[in-house]
Amino acid sequence: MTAQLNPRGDVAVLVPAAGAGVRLGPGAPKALRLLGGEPLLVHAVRRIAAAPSVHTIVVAAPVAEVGAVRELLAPVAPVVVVPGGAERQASVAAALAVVPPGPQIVLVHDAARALTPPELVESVAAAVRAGDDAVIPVLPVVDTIKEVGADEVVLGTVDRSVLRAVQTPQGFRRAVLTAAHAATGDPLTDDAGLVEKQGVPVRCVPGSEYALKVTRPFDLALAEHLLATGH
Ligand SMILES: Nc1ccn([C@@H]2O[C@H](COP(=O)(O)OP(=O)(O)OP(=O)(O)O)[C@@H](O)[C@H]2O)c(=O)n1
Ligand SMILES: C[C@](O)(CO)[C@H](O)COP(=O)(O)O
Repeated sequence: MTAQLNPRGDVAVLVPAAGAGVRLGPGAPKALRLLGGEPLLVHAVRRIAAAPSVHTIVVAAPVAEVGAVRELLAPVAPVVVVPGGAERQASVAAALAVVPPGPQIVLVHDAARALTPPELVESVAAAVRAGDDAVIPVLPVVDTIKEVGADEVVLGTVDRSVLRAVQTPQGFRRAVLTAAHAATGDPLTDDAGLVEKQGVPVRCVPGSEYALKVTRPFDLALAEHLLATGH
């Protein structure tokens, strides 16, 4: 299948895919591990490319796999592939650096969230288009959360009503994300964190259970089930 991206679209999607997948266990870099016989990255890019607003996709691949990832994705969608970095933040920065002129909305989306529906890509982009500088999809926290000391003794129970589990795609006005990545500081685990440090408000929108991040073996088993049942 060749997905033709929309030349009139206003959204560039950066796909950090250069992680090792240490928590998944020994094997290929995580984005290249198989889910239903295809790499996680293929599933992720196929769903991004199905979102009508998407103009450009840039993938940050493991350094040793850049050529292989280009070949892998050529039949899936037109993508730009760059070498990733040692940290997720560096991979995102490398992808952001090659976004062509045009799209003024930039989404950052983990390859590891392989089954994310195109509708979530569109809803995050729509929230940025409607006026928010930074938008993140979130889910409520469903477990009781404890703060625990170094000795594994509970220090207290956290008020979960003010907590949210954060997903991707995270969406930004392009200039806001560019400025946040240009600022120096320790690497953070998500791009909204960088934007928060700039004092920019970050809006939460509803996430999706299907945007789960494949992190541990159980997540991969769950994703296999979801894929087999039509997601
Ligand atoms: N240096 C890195 C590290 C992570 N990522 C990407 O960032 C996303 C979220 O990271 P995570 O799911 O935590 O992946 P890993 O870093 O590979 O996981 P682990 O910590 O278990 O190694 C993934 O799509 C991953 O490929 C990346 O592009 N470059
Ligand atoms: C960006 C992210 O997916 C939001 O939940 C997450 O922080 C990335 O995970 P990592 O393990 O920190 O790379």
